[in-house]
Amino acid sequence: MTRKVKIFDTTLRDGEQSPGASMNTDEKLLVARQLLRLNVDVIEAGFPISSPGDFESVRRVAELAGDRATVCALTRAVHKDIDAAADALRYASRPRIHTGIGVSPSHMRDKLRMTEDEVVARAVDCVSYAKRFVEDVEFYAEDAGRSDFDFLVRVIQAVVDAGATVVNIPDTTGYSLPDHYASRIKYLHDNVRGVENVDISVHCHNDLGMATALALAGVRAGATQIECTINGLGERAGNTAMEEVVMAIRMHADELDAHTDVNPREFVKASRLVSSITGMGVQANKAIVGANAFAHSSGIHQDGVLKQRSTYEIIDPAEVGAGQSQIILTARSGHAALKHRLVELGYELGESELDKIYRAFLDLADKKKEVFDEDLESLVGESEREASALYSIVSVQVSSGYPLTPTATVTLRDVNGIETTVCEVGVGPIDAVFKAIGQIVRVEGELTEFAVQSVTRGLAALGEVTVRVAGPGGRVFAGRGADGDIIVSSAKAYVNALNRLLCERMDARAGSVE
Ligand SMILES: CC(=O)SCCNC(=O)CCNC(=O)[C@H](O)C(C)(C)COP(=O)(O)OP(=O)(O)OC[C@H]1O[C@@H](n2cnc3c(N)ncnc32)[C@H](O)[C@@H]1OP(=O)(O)O
Ligand SMILES: CC(C)C(=O)C(=O)O
Ligand SMILES: [Mg+2]
Repeated sequence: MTRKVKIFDTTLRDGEQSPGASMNTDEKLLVARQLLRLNVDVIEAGFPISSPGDFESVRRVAELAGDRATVCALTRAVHKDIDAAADALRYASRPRIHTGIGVSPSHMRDKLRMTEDEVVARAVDCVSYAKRFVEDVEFYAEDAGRSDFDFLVRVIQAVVDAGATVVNIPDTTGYSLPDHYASRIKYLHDNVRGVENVDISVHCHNDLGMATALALAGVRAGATQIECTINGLGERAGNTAMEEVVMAIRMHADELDAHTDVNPREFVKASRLVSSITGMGVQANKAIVGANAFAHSSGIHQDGVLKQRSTYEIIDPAEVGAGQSQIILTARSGHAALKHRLVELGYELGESELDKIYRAFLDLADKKKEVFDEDLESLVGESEREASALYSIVSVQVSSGYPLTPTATVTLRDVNGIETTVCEVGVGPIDAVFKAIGQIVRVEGELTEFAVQSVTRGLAALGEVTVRVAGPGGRVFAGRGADGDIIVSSAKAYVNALNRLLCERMDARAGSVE
């Protein structure tokens, strides 16, 4: 059995410290509910001295969690902060006070204006004071990532002796390199007496984009608790993202000799909830929970994933609540992806038909970013209409505008391969196109309806035109056409309707000869 690493979530505290991410009590409760579903070990619910609202949030989260998770409140190494935390946690089943002080030369000299001896004394005092209220006291050595190794040992030894149950070694400024951070954790392991009886916690920031790597390096070096947030929210560039660190541990459990009790199936839900509450969007290429984390848009990858998902995915998206791998059809897609989607839509096409649709698909995909199912259905419909056509379009050209007279030049090819070109003017460009087509096809019929609609989203979407033409006996023939250019869609729709009318007349004549 691998060793358990506890997951300490600080979305509601460090996460909420992100500019623009503040949450009110009701919102914090919604997030806390989701953290309970994730089965985290500790929820850091806030900083009670900081405001009446945060005090109330900690109190309500503690009430909500009951004995399902430890609920933690942050303080400075200041008695009144600890009093407020103890008060907010009064009804918690599993309360923890998280207190601490800066230990780097920069924090001691420039921020606290205290000597090393004063900092050690204050650290011991705050842990001892917090112990009067709760058994579980976590001590944070702020800016430990930039502290002197031996001074850090001195502080941590002092707080372990004072009864701290957890020692948090934050890389507050995200300064460390992973191996250096790991050597710091190991140094504490090797030099602090009794440290094996407490949890060593890693709390890393992402200023150099390494918050997850730092936390994992800490775990490798013996840390038994990871502090993290949903979506990696947190001060400045954020904290270690829970979804990243938990999945990395799952994938490398044996090598890291570690596991967590978190339920990864709740990750995507948690990510969306936090993002919608805080208004902080998740970048599409974010690991595990980003919109593109399991999406493939290039042909070689799509072909691989369709043959065997694991060729390009290390995680089953269902495992993190992300549904299925997505195949996004773009101009970079190949035959395999197109065929797969067409089969899913119910079209079993032969090789040459598929080739034909693929060429039309590429033309469209070059014009728009993504080709959707509705686009594909239109492309297939278009191809089927063309296959049964008596007349097919060779070219359509229009000139229109103010003060030009709308003019259309249309070339059609008949079943014998003969091409005819006609130029016409009209009230508008579509009228001119329809008149030119009428001149070539020469069949009696009256246009009774014309409708255009966008097949999918975006300016580059296919426009689909439907027309209705009443034949001599009053029978109505519908025609459809789809193209990125609605004038071309209109021409296709009109020719389609006239082809159907012609077919019907030819069938009728054949019937009367019999
Ligand atoms: C790395 C972290 O994420 S730490 C957590 C950061 N989170 C927050 O700061 C959010 C909540 N903070 C607040 O609401 C307020 O800053 C409060 C209530 C904590 C303090 O407010 P104020 O009393 O007005 O102090 P202010 O914020 O201006 O300055 C902080 C003071 O705390 C001191 N201080 C900072 N950290 C600590 C500490 N861990 N232990 C003891 N004193 C500390 C500073 O040196 C400064 O003291 P000074 O006024 O004597 O110079
Ligand atoms: C308060 C502490 C744990 C912190 O957030 C940090 O040092 O980054
Ligand atoms: Mg922090």
